[in-house]
Amino acid sequence: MKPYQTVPIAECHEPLVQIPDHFFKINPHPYIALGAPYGDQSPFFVRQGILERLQKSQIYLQTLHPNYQIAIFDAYRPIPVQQFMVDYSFAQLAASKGLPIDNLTELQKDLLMTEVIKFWAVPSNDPQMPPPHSTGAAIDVTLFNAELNTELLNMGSPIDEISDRSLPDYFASSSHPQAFAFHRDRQLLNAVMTHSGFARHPNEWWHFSYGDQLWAWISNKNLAIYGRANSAC
Ligand SMILES: C[C@@H](N)C(=O)N[C@H](C)C(=O)O
Ligand SMILES: [Zn+2]
Repeated sequence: MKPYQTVPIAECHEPLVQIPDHFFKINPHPYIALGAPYGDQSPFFVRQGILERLQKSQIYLQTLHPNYQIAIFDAYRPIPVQQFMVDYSFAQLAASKGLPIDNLTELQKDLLMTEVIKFWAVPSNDPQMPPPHSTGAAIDVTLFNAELNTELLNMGSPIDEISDRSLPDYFASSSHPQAFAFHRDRQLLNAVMTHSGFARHPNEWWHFSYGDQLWAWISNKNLAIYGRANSAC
């Protein structure tokens, strides 16, 4: 169990709403492309209050950089998708280390899973400890430069990479000009998201949330307001 999972939830019952098309949504959606089991649900839903905060962040970003947009990589994530992505990431990590997925020792499994859950939440079905994206209050985002049209900004590492490069301040102390730009753009993303109240995941430059257990824990609040979302979307 992670420390934030002990935060009590006072569910506020806001609906999940679709993220409108004027937002830049990364397509094809990466987990759908992998075959994740969404059924008739969509990743591009969030709670009503999260959409309002996203809009506020987008407006603020455009006062700083008129050509930039927040690019949405992922938002609502049903628990079967969380399970699928944890299993997928575990298999990918084993393969990247040359380990045979069907013939791992218990120790190897434990070590691999420890690395995976540094970045992925456990796909818990317990309503007291929902995975952050199952609440509709967490989003994975990056920056898009509309002037260059095809350009997602290079933030120094791809979203979901299981490595230290994903840590938000990984490039902070490098004097290399490209590393300086990576850190500057991660700081920009964090500034526009925290402007509307989101908090960033300690290990992931791209993951932000408001009102879920992780947000409450990071922000020293006693209560989360978003538990597992009612997935009738
Ligand atoms: C790994 C990333 N896509 C992510 O969303 N991580 C958080 C912690 C999660 O799984 O909820
Ligand atoms: Zn996330």
